[in-house]
Amino acid sequence: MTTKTKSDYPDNADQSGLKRVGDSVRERLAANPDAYKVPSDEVELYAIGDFMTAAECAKMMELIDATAQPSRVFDLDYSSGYRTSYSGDVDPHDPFVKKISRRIDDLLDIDPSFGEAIQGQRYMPGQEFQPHNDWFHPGTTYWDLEMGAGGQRSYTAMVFLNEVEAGGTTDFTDIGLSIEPKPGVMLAWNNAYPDGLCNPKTMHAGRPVQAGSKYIITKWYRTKRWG
Ligand SMILES: O=C(O)CCC(=O)C(=O)O
Ligand SMILES: [Fe+2]
Repeated sequence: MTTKTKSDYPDNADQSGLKRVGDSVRERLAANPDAYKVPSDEVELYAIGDFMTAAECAKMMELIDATAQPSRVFDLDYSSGYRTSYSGDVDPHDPFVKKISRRIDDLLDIDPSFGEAIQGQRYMPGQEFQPHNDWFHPGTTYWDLEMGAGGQRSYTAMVFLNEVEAGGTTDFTDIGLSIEPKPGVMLAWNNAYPDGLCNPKTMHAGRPVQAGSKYIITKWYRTKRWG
């Protein structure tokens, strides 16, 4: 795979919106002593410990289990082996889900309307999410649709809900960073460079779970009102 350079991403990738969100989150997290900036010159990535309590993690895992449907095996992502975890939206109207969702909005201080619905994911042994970028790629079939429905993905917030017996790390494959799941820990990263161009170095993967299971929630933010 060839690494794209900044010039491959013109302003139609939502540069000004991405810069705006990136600037504001940077300022917000710099003022938060609980936000640890993971050292990297390439990716703006933060870890926030104790973002959810053990009880909240347990409750969220129950909700993820409750939405898991075996029919997911027919998903395109699943059958291609690219993303073999179960994934699905937890009920956005559930008061508990709303509470967690607002807590993420508040921590990052991104306009709540920019946030997509929280997604739950569950990986069983052998399941993984292969290396990808969270942003939408220009030239794809979904590009026009997504650009008209909230714009590019700016920030990703992801929370580990449990301890994984073996495997299941989140690896930033281009910058050689491997993060072990720790319950209640949130990772948040800017999918763009500070200047607002999509950042290919944010390439990441959910590595195969080898033993036990792995539960996470993910919330992606756009550059304007989502939906
Ligand atoms: O499971 C992981 O560690 C990565 C998940 C992920 O990349 C995503 O939800 O976008
Ligand atoms: Fe991702």
